[in-house]
Amino acid sequence: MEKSPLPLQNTGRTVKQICGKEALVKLLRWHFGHAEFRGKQLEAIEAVLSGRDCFCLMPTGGGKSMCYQIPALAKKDGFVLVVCPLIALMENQVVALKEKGIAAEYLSSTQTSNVRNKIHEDIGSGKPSLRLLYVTPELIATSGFMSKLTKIHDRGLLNLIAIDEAHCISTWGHDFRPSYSKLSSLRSHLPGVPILALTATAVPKVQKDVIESLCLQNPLVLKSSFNRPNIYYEVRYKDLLDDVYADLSNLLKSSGDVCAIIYCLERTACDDLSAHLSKNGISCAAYHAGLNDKLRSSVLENWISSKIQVVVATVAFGMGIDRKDVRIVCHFNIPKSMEAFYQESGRAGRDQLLSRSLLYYGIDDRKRMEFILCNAGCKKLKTSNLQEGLSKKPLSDFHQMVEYCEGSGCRRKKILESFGEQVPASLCRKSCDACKHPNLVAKNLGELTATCVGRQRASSSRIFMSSNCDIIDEEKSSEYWNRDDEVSGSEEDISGSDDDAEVIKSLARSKLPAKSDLNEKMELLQRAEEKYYQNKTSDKQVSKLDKNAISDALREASKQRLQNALKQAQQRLGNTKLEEETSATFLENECYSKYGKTGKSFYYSQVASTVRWLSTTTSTELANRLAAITRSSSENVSSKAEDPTAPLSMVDQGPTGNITEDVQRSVGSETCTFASPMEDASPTTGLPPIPSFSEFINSKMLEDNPNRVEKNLEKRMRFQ
Ligand SMILES: Nc1ncnc2c1ncn2[C@@H]1O[C@H](COP(=O)(O)OP(=O)(O)OP(=O)(O)O)[C@@H](O)[C@H]1O
Ligand SMILES: [Mg+2]
Repeated sequence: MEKSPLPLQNTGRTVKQICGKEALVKLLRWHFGHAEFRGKQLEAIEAVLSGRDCFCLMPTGGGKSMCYQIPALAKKDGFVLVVCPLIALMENQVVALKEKGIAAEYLSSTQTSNVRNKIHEDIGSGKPSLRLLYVTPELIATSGFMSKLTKIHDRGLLNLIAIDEAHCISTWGHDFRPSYSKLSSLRSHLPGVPILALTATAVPKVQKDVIESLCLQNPLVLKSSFNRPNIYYEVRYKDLLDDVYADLSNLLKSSGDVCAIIYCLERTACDDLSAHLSKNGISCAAYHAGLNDKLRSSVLENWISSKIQVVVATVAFGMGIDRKDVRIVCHFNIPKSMEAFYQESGRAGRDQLLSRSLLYYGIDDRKRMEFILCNAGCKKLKTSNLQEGLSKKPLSDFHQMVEYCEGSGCRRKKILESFGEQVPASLCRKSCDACKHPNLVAKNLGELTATCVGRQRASSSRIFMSSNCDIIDEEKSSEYWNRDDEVSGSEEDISGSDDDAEVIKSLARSKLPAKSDLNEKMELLQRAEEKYYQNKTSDKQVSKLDKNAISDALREASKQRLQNALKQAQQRLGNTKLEEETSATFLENECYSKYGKTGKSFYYSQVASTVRWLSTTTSTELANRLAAITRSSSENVSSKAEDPTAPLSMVDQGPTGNITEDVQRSVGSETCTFASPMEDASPTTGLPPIPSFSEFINSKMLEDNPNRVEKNLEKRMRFQ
């Protein structure tokens, strides 16, 4: 519904009159229903309306959008261009503005060409009706769009360029997006148009980077305090809790049916935790990049409309999500930096009401994150000519986060100091655990140190903060091991972006007919696979295979993981009594005998799936599955339970529904008559071997085209 324009937009007014405080407040009340401007909003608005560049640093939920939305309404002709990193973010804002009767649109590849053409027509018309146009940084980089903008600018119709989430332009920021670096050309192409850079997370280095990269001229720099007085900060120590899942369940239950976001590092952890919480009667769902688009949208919709209250998500969830009544943001794993933590925890209490940030800190989590960041840093250093300082930055940023957890001082003060704000401890007013319960926090930290020292002695691995990649022992330090796919999975989640989605969607829309596209991809994969076999005997390949081998330490860690899961299952089920260690050994043997020879990835996946199954299984299912222990010990007195390659046929495998089983189902159901590369590696396993990609494709095509399959087989024979 189009709202009638305010009388102040009549022609003949001077810029001064339009910028007057009274008139701007009127706009705020008329269009948005807010009584007054908040913080530095008015200063930012007045600056850009007078034609000055502005760098605006405001906390999450501080109301940055208003700083460009009001100027868009204050000028009679022309529009404001807003650059946004995420399509979802643009969509949300445009929908909200349209609901208020404000003419706003966004341009993205997700729209139909019809819609896009209409927008292009409007902005090229000489008298655009649009007030705000949201675009992606990728679109700005295209010469076609830039020349269109130049024409609009020549007619004096481009009033302001707003760069939202401007920290994405800086490689020093926690959320660097390469596409943002293309925005540097805006100033030279569109001289004289004021630029407004907005961010919630800018450490001084990032701020300097943003100002320089965008070529801001004598900008008005506005900084609001990062303090979020309505958020209570707390850290709980996983290593001191009997059951972290139960602790979180109890907290959610005792808080009532409140809206919450729980962040986990990995997708499997989201699934596990969500299943567990659901079982405990908590209305929740998992959200991560591993779910299909449809499922993700429905989780998001259900959460926004309060059909579900708790989302268990990777960091892919959040930017631009404007649910104001989030009462709890919980980090189930330590985040990668204070900036990330601040932004994620800042999603609580956007309505300014009392809310809570809770972080579960665990020593294993810390080591895992150190490993990920270290690995990513080393990889970047190898593959690019990045300065060494920059490659180590993620690790030093992370250690600020460790200090937040391992220190006994005021949490709020630590957050603010990390952004360069010096504040007295009294500012907190007992709204963090360290200020409210100093003795308890000190006691917990003492116990944590003692636990760590004990574990250090036991494993003779280093426990406390480290800044050196070399000390992270991939396999001994935690259950996180060097799986390339897992590392990259985590990284992807850490910087989840719609940039990738854009590329994928444009690929999907490519003119190539679907079928020939698929054939082409299959050919490509087959060629890649053939190359793999060609190189199979080279030293490089051998060492790669070694790297994929499953060590004793890894198996031990898996057993431990299963034992913990069994312990939790026992607690959950109450009446079930089982011998945890024997059962864990049995379940681990099961995973190993099934996938031990095929490498870490499959093995790990099987362990993870068993853990997931344990978190939801019933007493009867558990008893049935473990009954095989008794069977196997009576059938095969001593050797088989110890034998990692023992056939699986004796075990009831129970429901798993994991990736490996999906692969097994899709490929293993075919009658495999080819010589599998796995076959010779696992002669004693009773399972059908997992065929290679080519084998699978060829078996699928066997009926259609037997000649082609023979040809492929011939090729394969040449390489073996
Ligand atoms: N002057 C105001 N008075 C009251 N509420 C306001 C005011 N300005 C903005 N808000 C409200 O504050 C909420 C947060 O605003 P906005 O989304 O612009 O914040 P943000 O600073 O962009 O946050 P983020 O960093 O999370 O993107 C919105 O619901 C908005 O309507
Ligand atoms: Mg915003």
